[in-house]
Amino acid sequence: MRRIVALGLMSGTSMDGIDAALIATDAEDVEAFGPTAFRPYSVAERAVLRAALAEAAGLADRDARPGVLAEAERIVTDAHAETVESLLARADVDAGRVTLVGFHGQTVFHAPDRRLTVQIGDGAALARRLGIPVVYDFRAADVAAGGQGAPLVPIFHRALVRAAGLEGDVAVVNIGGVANVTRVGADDSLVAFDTGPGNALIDDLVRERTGAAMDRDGRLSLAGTVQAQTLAELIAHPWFDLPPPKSLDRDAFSRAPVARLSTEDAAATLAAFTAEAIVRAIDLAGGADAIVVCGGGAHNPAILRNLETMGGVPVTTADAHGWSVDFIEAQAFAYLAARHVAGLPISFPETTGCPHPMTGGILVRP
Ligand SMILES: Nc1ncnc2c1ncn2[C@@H]1O[C@H](COP(=O)(O)OP(=O)(O)OP(=O)(O)O)[C@@H](O)[C@H]1O
Ligand SMILES: CC(=O)N[C@H]1[C@@H]2OC[C@@H](O2)[C@@H](O)[C@@H]1O[C@H](C)C(=O)O
Repeated sequence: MRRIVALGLMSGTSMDGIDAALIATDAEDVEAFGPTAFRPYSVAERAVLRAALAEAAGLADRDARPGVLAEAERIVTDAHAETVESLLARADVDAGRVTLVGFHGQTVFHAPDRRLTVQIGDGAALARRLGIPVVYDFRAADVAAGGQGAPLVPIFHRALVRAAGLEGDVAVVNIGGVANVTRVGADDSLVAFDTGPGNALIDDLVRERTGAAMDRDGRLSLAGTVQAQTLAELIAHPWFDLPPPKSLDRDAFSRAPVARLSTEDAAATLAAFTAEAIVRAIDLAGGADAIVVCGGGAHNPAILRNLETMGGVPVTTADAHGWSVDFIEAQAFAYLAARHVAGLPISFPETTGCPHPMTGGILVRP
């Protein structure tokens, strides 16, 4: 495919806000990274999204938008449109130069074993408002074919690892609300799956105990002591021994085991839980010579320190390789949109457990 400019949009399980990023790509290689933007959700918008998760838990039809889901979808679509408009205005890029938008939407329910995954966000409305073709609903086809529908970024991780010429077996770890790993083998093989909790348990704990949205810079976690017995209880969950492919919904794990701990010890123990789950997953994937961390968890030194201690291999963050800790997923959805148009697969038996390499997403023109 010829080189195009694609704009990717990600609103992840942390529900902190919308990441947007421009890239130039031919759907195989990433030729350049462009400007980025972040638009946080307001406290009120976040409350609607949290209510939407609760509402969606009972969904049987992925197209239904009962109760608060219709309002949540409008909020998601409008907020994404605003994010694109402000990115393009600030970067002084004409919308006509953007060939394609990759729109992940907001996951409100994910149960691949029931062949159901729901990302809200109206792709057609977004395309109309922006005047740019939009690819959206990336996970549906994979789940309908019996795949996990997640993770989808691994093919992008591999393109970056190849381009950087990283040696040995490399584990790229995304620590968002949920965490996922992509192991790129020295032989170019790919294995990927969700590892367990990312930041969601820590965010929820901190919101409940202090009202803050996150444990900024890991301050609480660093001030606390990991409670070994509680950590052992958390990691005893059967999920961690399950063979891949596997993927998680945001609220798959309970923070009940840390309920009686001080806020600091609870945060420290949850940060260690996230790290231990990642290290176990890397072992399950075949081991790695190096770990590269991206996603918001890369800003939490308590998670990084635990990863270094438990992983026993060098840990770097994505920024150290010229990638973006915060925008790698948005860039990935720009790349996946380009792959849709090029007719190239976005999911694989080794990443989602789908029966054969599969394309994904729906293209709508304005
Ligand atoms: N300075 C910081 N200190 C500590 N934690 C941080 C910091 N910045 C971001 N985070 C954490 O990262 C989270 C956001 O991460 P990110 O944007 O990668 O997640 P996401 O894309 O929403 O989730 P997912 O990858 O699961 O879809 C925040 O909710 C917070 O927990
Ligand atoms: C169902 C869903 O939205 N899953 C997300 C979530 O957030 C992280 C992890 O769980 C990953 O599997 C996925 O997102 C990334 C972008 C992916 O598909 O690769």
